[in-house]
Amino acid sequence: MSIGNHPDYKEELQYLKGTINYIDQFINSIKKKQQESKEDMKEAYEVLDFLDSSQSYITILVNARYLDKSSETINKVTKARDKPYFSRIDFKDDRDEQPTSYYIGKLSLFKDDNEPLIIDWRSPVASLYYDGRIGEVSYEAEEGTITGNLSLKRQYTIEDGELQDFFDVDITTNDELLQASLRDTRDDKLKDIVSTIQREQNKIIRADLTKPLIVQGAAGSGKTTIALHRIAYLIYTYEKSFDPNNFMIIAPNNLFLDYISDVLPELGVEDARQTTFTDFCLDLLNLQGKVTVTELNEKLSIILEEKDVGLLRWSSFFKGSFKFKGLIDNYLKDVKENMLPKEDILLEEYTLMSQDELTNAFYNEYNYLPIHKRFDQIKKKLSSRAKQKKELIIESVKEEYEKIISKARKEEGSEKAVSLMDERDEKIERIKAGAKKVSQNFSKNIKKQNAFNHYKKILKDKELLKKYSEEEIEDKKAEYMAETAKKSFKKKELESEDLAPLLYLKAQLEGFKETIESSNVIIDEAQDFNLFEFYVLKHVLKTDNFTLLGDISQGVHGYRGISNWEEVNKTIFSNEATSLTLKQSYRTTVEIMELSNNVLKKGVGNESILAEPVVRHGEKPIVNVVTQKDNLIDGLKKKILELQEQGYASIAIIGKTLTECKKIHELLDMKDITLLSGKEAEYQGGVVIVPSYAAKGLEFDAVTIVSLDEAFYETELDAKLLYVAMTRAIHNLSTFTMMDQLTSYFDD
Ligand SMILES: Nc1ncnc2c1ncn2[C@@H]1O[C@H](COP(=O)(O)OP(=O)(O)OP(=O)(O)O)[C@@H](O)[C@H]1O
Repeated sequence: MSIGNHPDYKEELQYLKGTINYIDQFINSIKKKQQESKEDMKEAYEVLDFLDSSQSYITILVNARYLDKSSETINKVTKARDKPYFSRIDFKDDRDEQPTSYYIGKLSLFKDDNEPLIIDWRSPVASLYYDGRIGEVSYEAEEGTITGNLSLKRQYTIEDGELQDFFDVDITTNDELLQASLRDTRDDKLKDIVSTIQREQNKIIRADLTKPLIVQGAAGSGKTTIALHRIAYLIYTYEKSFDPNNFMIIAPNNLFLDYISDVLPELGVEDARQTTFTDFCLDLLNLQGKVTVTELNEKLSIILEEKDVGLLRWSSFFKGSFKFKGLIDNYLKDVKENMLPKEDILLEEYTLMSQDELTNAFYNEYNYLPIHKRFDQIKKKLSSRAKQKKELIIESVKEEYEKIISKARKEEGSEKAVSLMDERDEKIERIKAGAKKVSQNFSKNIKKQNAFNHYKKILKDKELLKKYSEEEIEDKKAEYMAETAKKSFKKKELESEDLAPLLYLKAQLEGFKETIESSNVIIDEAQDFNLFEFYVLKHVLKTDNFTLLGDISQGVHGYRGISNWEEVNKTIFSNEATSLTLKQSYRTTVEIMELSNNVLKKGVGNESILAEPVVRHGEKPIVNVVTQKDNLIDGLKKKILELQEQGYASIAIIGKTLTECKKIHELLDMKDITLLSGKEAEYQGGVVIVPSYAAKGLEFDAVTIVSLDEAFYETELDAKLLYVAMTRAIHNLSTFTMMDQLTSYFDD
């Protein structure tokens, strides 16, 4: 049916026109006020005396602020003008007589009589659009649970302010907007999905802010997208209590940050902090630009390309484990013991602070502070104690001498008395001088070393590693760790796994200059983190409000990280985290998802966490097997051209490792193909060649997986890498394999 024949067509058309008219009027009225404001400012400037803080000064400030704010509003509303809303719900609150129609968009707009014209997708009642089925429903609002009847869920296609189509969603019909959005081709950046958020996703976006949340989400289930929408939702909902700067998203690398950079501004969020774990640590450690860090992908390529990597895998795992934290804790125990003075602090022979009191201050009173700061506090305490006690001590010295001087005067004559008087005066002078210096002397004797030096000391010495480890470390393992550390430190290199222990040491020893405020932390690709990293983030940021999103099936860095979420919940959050799963995959077609799931089942096992595709069919993936490299390259060239002709905006050639990708790049020798290593700061779409591990998190309209010299074997790691590579494809997947690299993954 053409929408023109729909009984509601006129009403809908009118609503849209009315909304756009209102928006235009709204913008015009702001512009008018801005003009008045500018004139007021101009007048105020004319009479402004720069030395006084007169009314004109205040007028300028107030107007400047208004101009800034109102320009922001104009920008936001102008953006919304062409597509003011995407859906409508008709809901009758049980307390009302009549249903109300709510039009849902990216921002709220109220008419002069306070009636909503558009409501924000994040407002409580909008939850019904994502969650509610037609019929009796409820939603959570500030005043409690609201119950009522949902009689209509309608979706709109509006472009350039024109109503193109609308359709009603009920139990029987498909989500047309979702299907249309999944059919689209993508360019270089992730998009917002406000109009098509699904029920299971909505639950994550709106999950309780005050509890940690762990999300296991299949490949393409929207984890990254949901993470960003959750930030937008939390900022909107807790606008009064949270500063947007308090939200931090931690993503795997800068390429990834660039890839997601459009979503938050599109959702009206400008200020949330976005960083990588490496940058976060280097900033706090004050090591930015002073060391280089071997990133996870670089280590993974060594693991894939070199043979003897058992010890490398072991040490990466060990450094990320709680056992290593235990080793550091044991070491710190000794550091504390050695730093703490073993005697009373004296002023002359008078005790200013006994050793017991010192120990008590250090281990109990100031226990909440980092070690070095505890000594600073004790120093302050000593200084004020010396000031206080100095006079008392001097008084008692005087009294003591009074007696002996008068006795000496009587028994030994005045010469002796004078010499005792001199002795007394010297002693008093020494006490005065000593009181001034006692705290400084105390500090001088405390040998403070920074965290980095301590870390180097432990890591470079295999005997120390063995001594402080809770469990026995074999000699060859300790030796391996120490020798590699020596080499790395010499070159000013750190492994990614060094960052958490270093930060932990710094937190325990020195603390940080500024208070680090982040009350809500969202970690994407969380399966690549290890327990020590989660722990240190929680410890340093002093919050439990984490949202972790990841996919164990894509855990290609599993050798250094985690293998299940239960372990994380138990160890890091004392089982207090809410665990949610996203099973449905929105990215790819049924055909691609089925083949990818088979890879996981073959290489990882039947217990693998598999993705369920939404029903969207596409071309069957094509497996090309060739015997000559030349043929492979020729075939690949043709494929790229064919895909470009088909109109795909983003195309990826994925090889197993960077070395393989470099070779493919060289042999292809085609213009406008970019080789990505994962270290780049920007991703610009088009045709790229990228190693499997660096493609993680990204997506492309078409993916071609190439095995030239390197096959994907039936091991857990290779299966996961192949799975990651395959699930990057949105519409089209093909493979090119040399006959001798062929493995059984694609056998029917
Ligand atoms: N509700 C939705 N409506 C429309 N598109 C969606 C929806 N959910 C996810 N998508 C799309 O699916 C694709 C995958 O999303 P995203 O990259 O966030 O998934 P992911 O779980 O992080 O994937 P992966 O773990 O494989 O990297 C994106 O193109 C996203 O726009």
